[in-house]
Amino acid sequence: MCAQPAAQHDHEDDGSRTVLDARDITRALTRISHEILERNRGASDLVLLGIPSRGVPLAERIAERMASVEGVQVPVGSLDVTMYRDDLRLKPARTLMPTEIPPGGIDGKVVVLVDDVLYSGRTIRAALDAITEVGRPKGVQLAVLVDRGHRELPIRADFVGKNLPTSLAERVRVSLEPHDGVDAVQILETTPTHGKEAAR
Ligand SMILES: O=P(O)(O)OC[C@H]1O[C@H](OP(=O)(O)OP(=O)(O)O)[C@H](O)[C@@H]1O
Ligand SMILES: O=c1cc[nH]c(=O)[nH]1
Repeated sequence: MCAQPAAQHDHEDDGSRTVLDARDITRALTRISHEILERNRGASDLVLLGIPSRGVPLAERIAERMASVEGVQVPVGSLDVTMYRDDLRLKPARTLMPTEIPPGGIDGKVVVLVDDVLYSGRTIRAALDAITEVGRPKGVQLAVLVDRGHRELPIRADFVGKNLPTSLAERVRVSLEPHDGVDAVQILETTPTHGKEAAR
């Protein structure tokens, strides 16, 4: 059998650097799925809530892998955090995205929040507020594809696809099928002089 070629971590025309390709992402999601099942001793009581936009397809992919491992369909929903953000007045208006809670709700369940990138932690802080409007889970855990560091709040992920040390002058771009036509995680340089807020 031929060895698979290693992921190409090339510089693209737009100056971005690919750090995870489609196979890397698949492997990371498979590992995260196993870790969630192991931590929770199976899939009962679990609800996956993806944070739009790219957290939702990631949650769906994790649920697909759990179904193939455990033979159980873990409920998947989406949680829009827009109205709970602490920077609503500081940034351009954001489009509201759907919040769709699975029919069984989240009361007494373990909610696993799923997002693509963990950075300052402010999105997840907002998500914890948004959850309180929906129900009272017995626990909340966090799965992210990429943790790029630079936390501003005491928030950490329970399940991480890839820890990616970055500078404040960089931006992590996650592309996912079918949203973006490709699966990739890339690092882009932004203007260093504009600091953290401009890099987001
Ligand atoms: O930890 P934080 O500093 O909050 O950053 C992480 C968030 O930033 C991105 O969302 P973004 O607001 O760029 O919108 P998007 O989901 O449309 O990409 C990303 O999808 C995370 O949700
Ligand atoms: O680099 C970053 C920071 C926040 N959100 C992203 O999607 N990328």
